Amino acid sequence: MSEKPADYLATNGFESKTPFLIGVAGGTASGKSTVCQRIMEKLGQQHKEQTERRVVCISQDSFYRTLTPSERLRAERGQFNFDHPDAFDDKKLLAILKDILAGKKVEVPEYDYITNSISPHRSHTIYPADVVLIEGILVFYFPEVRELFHMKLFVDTDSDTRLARRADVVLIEGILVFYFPEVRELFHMKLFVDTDSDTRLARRVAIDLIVHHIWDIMYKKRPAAKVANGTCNGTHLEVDEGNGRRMSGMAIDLIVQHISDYLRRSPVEKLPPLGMSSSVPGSPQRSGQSSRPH
Ligand SMILES: Nc1ncnc2c1ncn2[C@@H]1O[C@H](COP(=O)(O)OP(=O)(O)O)[C@@H](O)[C@H]1O
Ligand SMILES: Nc1ccn([C@@H]2O[C@H](COP(=O)(O)O)[C@@H](O)[C@H]2O)c(=O)n1
Repeated sequence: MSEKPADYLATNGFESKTPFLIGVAGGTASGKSTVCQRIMEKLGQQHKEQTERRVVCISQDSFYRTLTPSERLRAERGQFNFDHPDAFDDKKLLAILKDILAGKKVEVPEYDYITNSISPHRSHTIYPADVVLIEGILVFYFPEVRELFHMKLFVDTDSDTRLARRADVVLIEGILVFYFPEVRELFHMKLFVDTDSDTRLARRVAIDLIVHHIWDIMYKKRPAAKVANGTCNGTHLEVDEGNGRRMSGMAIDLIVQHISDYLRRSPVEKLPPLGMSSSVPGSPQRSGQSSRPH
């Protein structure tokens, strides 16, 4: 991890590389950013300087669009739907992802949740990296964006758990007004992301790996590997991180292993489909090709 490949240095670290793009979707408060954070930590990237990072993470929240004055008024009354694709600037997201894939340094907008607008003066610089994680509730909704991902992950957490998590951080009155009619209804109607029927979702957008809330993982074209005692193939799946936080350790480890394999290889060499990595003990094999058509 600490040594950069020779061709990385030969190209001054950045130009002419195509980073490996990983999408991480899931409902609000499903644990997307936590999963990404854990991946970054396990790869030793968290405390590196921005310019030194080989793995970076971007949130789709940065691509909410600035509301019009009338939309802003509706938002203030809790009547604007931030869980609808129209709430996002998908063109901007697509353009930035294409620039990232072209190996360019990009400026990711800074979104202000108070004014519901993109800050005109502030942005985050994302330097070219080998692996880029993009997490958000609708990262797989827009077809042109979806097609760009080399790997698609879905963090699956039931809506009641997610509601409880959001209730922790948002005013209870606000969340009842806001969450129930919009977020919960949309999830239950299975319009955009489908947490209650992950098999169908996996088939529809070709998800590579579903990180289940607590113990199990599921592969595309493979039934959920539910295990009553939290173990599977001798590998401990469940990680209790304290404060009642538990997540699928094996799923995270599998992703981390896959990324590590990628970082060790030449940037031009293609990865095998997720789950085919030789160094993960007991990792289930997946039939079919990688979801990306190349
Ligand atoms: N596996 C977990 N178990 C318990 N709490 C969790 C877990 N994953 C995330 N959380 C908590 O849930 C809240 C939402 O998590 P977060 O990662 O921000 O979700 P998202 O990015 O999907 O909105 C946070 O307070 C986080 O600490
Ligand atoms: N101004 C806004 C914009 C978005 N939201 C909510 O944030 C959720 C998405 O963020 P996650 O970190 O949970 O993925 C989404 O469900 C929106 O409802 C908001 O409250 N205000």
